[in-house]
Amino acid sequence: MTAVLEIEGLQKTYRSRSRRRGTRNALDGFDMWVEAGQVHGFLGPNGSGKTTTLRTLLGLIRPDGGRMRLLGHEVPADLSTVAGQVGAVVESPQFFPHFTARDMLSLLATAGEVRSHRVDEVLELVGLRDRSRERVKTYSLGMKQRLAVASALLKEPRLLILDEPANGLDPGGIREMRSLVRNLAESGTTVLLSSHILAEIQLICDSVTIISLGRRVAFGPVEKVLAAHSASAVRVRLERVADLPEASEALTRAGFRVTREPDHLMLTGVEEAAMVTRLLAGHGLYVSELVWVDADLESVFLELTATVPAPGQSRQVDQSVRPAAVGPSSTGGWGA
Ligand SMILES: Nc1ncnc2c1ncn2[C@@H]1O[C@H](COP(=O)(O)OP(=O)(O)OP(=O)(O)O)[C@@H](O)[C@H]1O
Repeated sequence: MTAVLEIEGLQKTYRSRSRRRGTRNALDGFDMWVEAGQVHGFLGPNGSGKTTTLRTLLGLIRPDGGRMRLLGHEVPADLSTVAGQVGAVVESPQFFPHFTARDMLSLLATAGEVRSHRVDEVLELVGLRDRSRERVKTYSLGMKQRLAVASALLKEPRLLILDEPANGLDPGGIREMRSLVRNLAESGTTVLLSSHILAEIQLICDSVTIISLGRRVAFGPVEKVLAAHSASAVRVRLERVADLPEASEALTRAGFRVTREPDHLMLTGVEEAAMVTRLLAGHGLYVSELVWVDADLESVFLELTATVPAPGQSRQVDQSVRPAAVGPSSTGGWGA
């Protein structure tokens, strides 16, 4: 197994100029390992450190500690050696608004010593061929996003880093982005994808890293991460939908983690179904259906990062989980 990206113990602390706001540990010993040829999902709640990690990798900000390697080279020290083999779309890229997409890409191709023919290839790949002679300022959000991906593909990178690539894309565009990413992976490009659309990540990624408050909380092949955390998800329906709030309270008090949906409850932390039926019957609440369900990536994510919405509460941005440490659940690690 060859690692395309290796991060160990990455630290980044932002220091505010205002003394009152002090410092913020954005990355607190973060580890990551991405295997060659994979589509790897990078997931975490808002403010958990994803963009900080990507910006640090690309040499846009300096880390305070830890070790990073891209395509086998230490970064930031050797970044200039590998920069030509890494394409990235991180945050909203800026384009000259009065340029057409074709002119913009031609300019970038000339600057990057890329053959001019490649401009047509990438325009075709991202679906902008027929609109390429229009000015960028007339483009929709999704069209700008496609243009950004086209510019990252110009150099035929070995590693493509995409921060929220589905941002602004319509459903058809999301599907096209999915097949573009899969095709790239099949032709040998490794893709690192950060996204909040977890169903999408589950569909296209081979492996994932989940970050919470600057530390890794899970990593490995998608099916292993799901299997490791899916044992105890239970869907419960009651005879009377109106009883759901009371049932939710009783189960929460008994220590279950409960998510209230309009017509059922989802529970985790259940060892035996009888624990639930007995408890609810004790409150005069009768179960009409109890089903063990395979957790999807979204429910695993919500549980691992402790960001399940609680009824009546507004969760604050930094209210998520900071783990002590995570043992290797599958593949990965330095020298693995
Ligand atoms: N320039 C900065 N100065 C101070 N704090 C910062 C700065 N940039 C990021 N942070 C803080 O670092 C933490 C991590 O932010 P980061 O942008 O890496 O999160 P993220 O996982 O990319 O979030 P999102 O999903 O919302 O894009 C947050 O608490 C954020 O407020």
